[in-house]
Amino acid sequence: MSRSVAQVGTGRQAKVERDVRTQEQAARLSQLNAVESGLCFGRIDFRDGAEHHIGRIGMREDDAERTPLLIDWRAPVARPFYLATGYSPMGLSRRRHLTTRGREVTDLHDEIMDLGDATRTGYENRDADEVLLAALNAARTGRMTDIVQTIQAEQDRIIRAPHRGVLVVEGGPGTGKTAVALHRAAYLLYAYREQLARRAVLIVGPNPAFLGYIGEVLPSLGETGVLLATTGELFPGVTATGTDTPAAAAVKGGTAMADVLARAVRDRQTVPERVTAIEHEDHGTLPLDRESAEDARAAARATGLPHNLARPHFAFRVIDALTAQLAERLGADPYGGPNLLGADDIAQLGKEIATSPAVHAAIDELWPHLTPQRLLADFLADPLQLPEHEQALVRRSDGPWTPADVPLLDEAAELLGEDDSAARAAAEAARQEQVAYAQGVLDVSAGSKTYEFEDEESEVLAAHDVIDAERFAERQEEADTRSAAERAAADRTWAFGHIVVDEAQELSAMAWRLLMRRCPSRSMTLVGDPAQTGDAAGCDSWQQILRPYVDDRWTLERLGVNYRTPAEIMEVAADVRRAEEPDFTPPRSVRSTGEEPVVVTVAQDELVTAAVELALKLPDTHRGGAVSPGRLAVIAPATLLPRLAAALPGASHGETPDLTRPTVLLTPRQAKGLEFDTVVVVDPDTVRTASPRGTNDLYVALTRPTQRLGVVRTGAA
Ligand SMILES: Nc1ncnc2c1ncn2[C@@H]1O[C@H](COP(=O)(O)OP(=O)(O)OP(=O)(O)O)[C@@H](O)[C@H]1O
Repeated sequence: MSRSVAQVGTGRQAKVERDVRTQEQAARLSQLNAVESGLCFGRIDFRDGAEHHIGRIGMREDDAERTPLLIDWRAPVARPFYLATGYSPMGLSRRRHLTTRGREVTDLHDEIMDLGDATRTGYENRDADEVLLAALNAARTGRMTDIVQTIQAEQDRIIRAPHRGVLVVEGGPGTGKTAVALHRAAYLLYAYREQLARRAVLIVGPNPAFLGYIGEVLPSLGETGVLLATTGELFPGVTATGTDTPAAAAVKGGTAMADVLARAVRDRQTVPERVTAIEHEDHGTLPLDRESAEDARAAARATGLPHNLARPHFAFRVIDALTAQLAERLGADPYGGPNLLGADDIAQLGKEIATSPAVHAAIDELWPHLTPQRLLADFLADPLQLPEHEQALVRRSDGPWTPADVPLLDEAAELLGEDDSAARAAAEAARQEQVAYAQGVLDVSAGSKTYEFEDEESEVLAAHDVIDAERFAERQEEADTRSAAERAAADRTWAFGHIVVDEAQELSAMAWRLLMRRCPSRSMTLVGDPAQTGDAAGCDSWQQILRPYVDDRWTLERLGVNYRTPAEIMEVAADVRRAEEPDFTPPRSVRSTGEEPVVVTVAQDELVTAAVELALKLPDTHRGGAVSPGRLAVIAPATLLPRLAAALPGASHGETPDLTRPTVLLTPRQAKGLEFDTVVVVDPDTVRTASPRGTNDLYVALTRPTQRLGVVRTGAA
């Protein structure tokens, strides 16, 4: 049956269909462009003769049977590509890794899985480890790449874990936590597309530079329905460009802030000391006494509504009290009889009070309408609700918002609530209009039935058979040109289908409250390493983070192999931790390069010169196997960065450094989550002693290289 509803559509209906089709095709085109590099990277041959090519996305032949051409790596049938071993071949006779450049195959690696199979291709006797090692040794580009060709079995299990509930992935530096988290997001979007495409997936990272670093992985896997953000970016309309001292951030991030802000809101619900005199435009002075105001406040609070939504309750009570009082005065019978005013007169008085600007001003004074920004700015200017020793740490009367303010704004928004009745009425009107339009489209579809589908036996279902106007309107809403991720970014109350948090150990208790609000389903993947916690407001244990939200209903998975840092470097890094924790065992490095880290000891005033010298020399030692020197990072305490920047003019540095440049200057905190072929760590002793979690910062800095490490330290003069 080649006829379709589209052929008889009206202009309007045809336009809807054309728009939808255009959008689908544009999305498909950009997906195809994004996955082109390394599109097909493997092949699995089964003993029964079946053969599948594995790729970044699934593709089918353009024939009548839609014969599969390329199997999506996430499909169940592709799993043996990642899990089969000689011991447990999962039905495979051969596994092939293909390496490509553009559209050209540049290398093949065949692994024989069935020793009884005598067929040979000439590409055997090499195994998957060789492909893995080539990937690990490749020069870095300043952008994370996907690992879809070489996902290891322990990683595969985590990537494909069911999407419900909270999954915590813990592992030392370089164990692939970020890589696994991103591939898991791609997997979930594939396996639960219906649920997740509508609700979008949120990926939270520690800073914008890190998000830039990981930003190309998901598109290269064909997935774009994802929002990448720091917690500082999750309050629409606010750009947090300020910075806090670590001590201020720790106060702002602490659990106690939820109560502190709740108290700050209550403190804005006031009553007059004794009595407040309202000068009514027509009726003279209306005294509002403390007791009436207290009654109104108690009634408004008893509603349990957020501040701004409870405000009308307060206002009505006050207006009632003033009306009763005025009626008493105006209608009093001079001879002591009952009040002379009738119900209509009293209603009229009530109206005059309710519309009086003076009354409104008085209500506003006692119970002001507040925005989150107003409340927080007022609180920070005079943080009376905090213990005295903390007040000075956070006090601020102007300046830009900081990332630590954002969870507080979110908390304030919850406490205040938004009187969005006008916005909701407008949205409902728009929805009704869409339903009416959708009904029109469906009527056309139904009308066409008489001559289109005269064959009563036809199994073709037209739109009107399967969908009603309400749902059709919803579909059209989905065809809103913005993606779910874009809509989510603009909506503070959006509930994401899944949230992935990278470097999860860094988030403060208040940031967790914000994230949990964005994920009522608690479908989350949290990855991190408490041994790398740098932020003073960061958490020490998963238990502590999660108990308030899911109690002990969460699953922990551990990754134990370090794919980034060679064994020689890991030993040096582990020693730093052992100074505090003698039993510390680092993750096992998957490779060693035979290259020991270079440690230079100089006098304090020679630190910069020695660091620059090492930075210029070290990348040229190529023994690690990288064909080009790749990327270099000089990681130093913030105080040394200006001098280092002056001595290394080509280096990128600052708030959001360009990681694709050959040389980058970073503080240890900025280096979190990143990696470079060569790293020079300057003045480790200062890094270690600069903050309470300085050892963690130094550990992070030392575990960033994929090939070479240099350390420039001060020695006794
Ligand atoms: N299966 C794999 N195949 C190829 N490369 C891998 C694999 N697993 C991890 N890697 C590489 O190892 C490096 C470290 O991975 P990743 O950054 O995800 O580790 P991490 O655990 O998040 O580290 P950290 O905690 O130090 O930030 C990356 O270059 C990543 O691509």
